[in-house]
This record gives sequence, structure tokens and C-alpha cells, in this order.
Amino acid sequence: MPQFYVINNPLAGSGRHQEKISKIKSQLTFASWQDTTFAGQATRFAKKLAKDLPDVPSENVILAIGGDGTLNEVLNGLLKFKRHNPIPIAYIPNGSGNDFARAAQLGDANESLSRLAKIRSSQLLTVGKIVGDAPKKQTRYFVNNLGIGFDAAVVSQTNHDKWKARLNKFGLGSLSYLFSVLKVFANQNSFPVTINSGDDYLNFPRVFLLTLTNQAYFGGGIALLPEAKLTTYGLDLVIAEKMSFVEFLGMFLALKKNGGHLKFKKVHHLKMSQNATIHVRDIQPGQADGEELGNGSYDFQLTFEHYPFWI
Ligand SMILES: Nc1ncnc2c1ncn2[C@@H]1O[C@H](COP(=O)(O)OP(=O)(O)OP(=O)(O)O)[C@@H](O)[C@H]1O
Repeated sequence: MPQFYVINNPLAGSGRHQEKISKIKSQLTFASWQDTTFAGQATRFAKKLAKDLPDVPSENVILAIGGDGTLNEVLNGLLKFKRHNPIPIAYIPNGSGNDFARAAQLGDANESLSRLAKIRSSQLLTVGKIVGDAPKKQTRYFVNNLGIGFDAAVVSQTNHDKWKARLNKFGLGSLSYLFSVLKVFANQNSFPVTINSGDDYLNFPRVFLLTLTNQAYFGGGIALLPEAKLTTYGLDLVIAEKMSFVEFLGMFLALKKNGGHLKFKKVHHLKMSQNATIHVRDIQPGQADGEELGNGSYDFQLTFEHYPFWI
């Protein structure tokens, strides 16, 4: 069995999973256990472990417990300290949306815990990285998706919505995303975007959703790009142009039909090449794996690389 270094967000899923945490604590043998006490601390914990654990082939694994945001923080912390032997990330979902667990087919917290005992080696998943002009953070890694505009506004709305905690109480966390979607649509303006990917130089004057994605789901189980896989070495971009509410409703319903929305004229799907650049010419909100990146101008270069996951 590997040596598990646990980083747990006790407030993930609005903190309603205390029993699950007690069960994990009693059934798992771990080398260390750290609970976060503030947002951003999972990154610090992970960075310190990456720095302190010997950089040699080993059985060490960092186990993140929480939602997609906690997983994102752990990933970013580990990648802040360059190692020859990257430490694999294991994960037990305990959040509201749990899109990573959905894409990686980990099941719920109980199933993920029992799977841990059966895993013998790590597997490489693709992670995306943006470097450049973005509010707060210059460099940011993501494993699910990174969005600017509509989806980021939905994340922000959901995070600050009192309904999230209430719905989470009844296991209906995904519903809080749906409420936010409808609320945000009315307020989201369109913005111009320029993309340079490989030989393509593209201008989209009226974008309202721009999402780089590494897997099928976002927003708590919405299949944005059903064909996308965490194991595929590459990243996809989905762009939706500003549309009327009726068109939006049509697109939203088509989302349920396994990629039906991608056939809409105002929805575009692009494969991104290494070192593609994306320039958003407006002040917009951003999100990475459901973590708010803040409002600002976004002008960055995109790369992707492999990282080992113990899943
Ligand atoms: N002790 C803490 N106090 C306040 N915020 C915290 C604490 N620990 C972590 N956080 C923050 O909580 C936010 C949400 O965490 P997380 O994504 O793990 O759960 P979630 O939002 O319930 O799940 P999901 O992202 O799957 O919907 C993250 O931005 C994280 O930085």
C-alpha cells in the first residue's frame, strides 16, 4: 500500500460529510492528515509536501478529499515545486459538483475509498496550464476545465448563493448550478475573443461562453463535450456565441442529448494545440475547476502536460 498524505477540505459539500470523513479516517492507513482551515491552504499543504518529501521513486501519494476545487488546489500546489519524480494524486470526492469523479468514474466517496486498496500504479492524465495575463494568478493548472465568461459567472453565483448550502443538505448540489445558470444568463454580456492555435487565427466578436475542457463534464454533471477524456493528450475549447433566451433554452435542452448542442450554429468546438494563445478583449470572470479566478482581462498561452494520478 502507498503512503497516503491526506489533504482534506472539511467544508467541501457544505461540510455535510462528517460521517464519511470519520469512516475514511478509521479505514485508511495514512502517513499524515491535514485539514484545511481557509481557502487556498490545500495549495500550500501540497507545495510543502512536494518540497519536503524525498525526490526519489517512492510509494508516496497525496490524497485529496473534497470537491473539484480542493483537487485543483492540490494539483496547483504540487506543480509549484518542480520534481523529477512527481507525487501522484489520489482523490476521494466529497464536494457538490464532483465533475472529476464523474469523468474518472470514481463513484462516490465510499467507492473511491474501497478502490484505493486495489490500485497498484498511477496513470497519466492530461492537465492544462495557462500562463500570462489573468487576475490574481499568472500561472494556473486545471484538470477539468477553465472557463471565461458565462460558466465562470455561474460558478461565482453558485458559490455565493445561499441555496447551495441548502440544496447540498438534501444531496441536490447540482441543482444549485442550474438555478445559477438561469440567473446569470440575463446578466452575461458578450465579449470579443481572438485565438491563435496552430495555423488557425480566429476572431469571435460576440462570445458569451469560452470553456477549455479536458473532460466531458462541467457545472456538476453537464456534458459539455461528451467525447472529451482525461486521458487524451490534448485540450478542447467550446465557445458559444451570444444567443437569445429561446436559442439558449434550446441549447440547454440539447445538452442533455449527448452533445446535441454542438450542432448549433452558435456553438463551436476547437482542438487546441500546444502554446495556443487566447486573448479576451474585455473584463470577464474566470474559473478553473470551479475555483474563481476573479474578474479581469485574460490574455494567456495554453499548454498541456501529463501528471500521474492514483485513480
Ligand atoms: N477551511 C476552509 N474554509 C473556507 N474555505 C475553504 C476551506 N478549505 C477549503 N476551502 C475552499 O472551499 C472551496 C470549495 O471547495 P471544494 O471545491 O473542495 O468543495 P465544493 O465547492 O463543495 O465542491 P465542488 O467544487 O465539487 O462543487 C475552495 O475554493 C477551497 O479553497
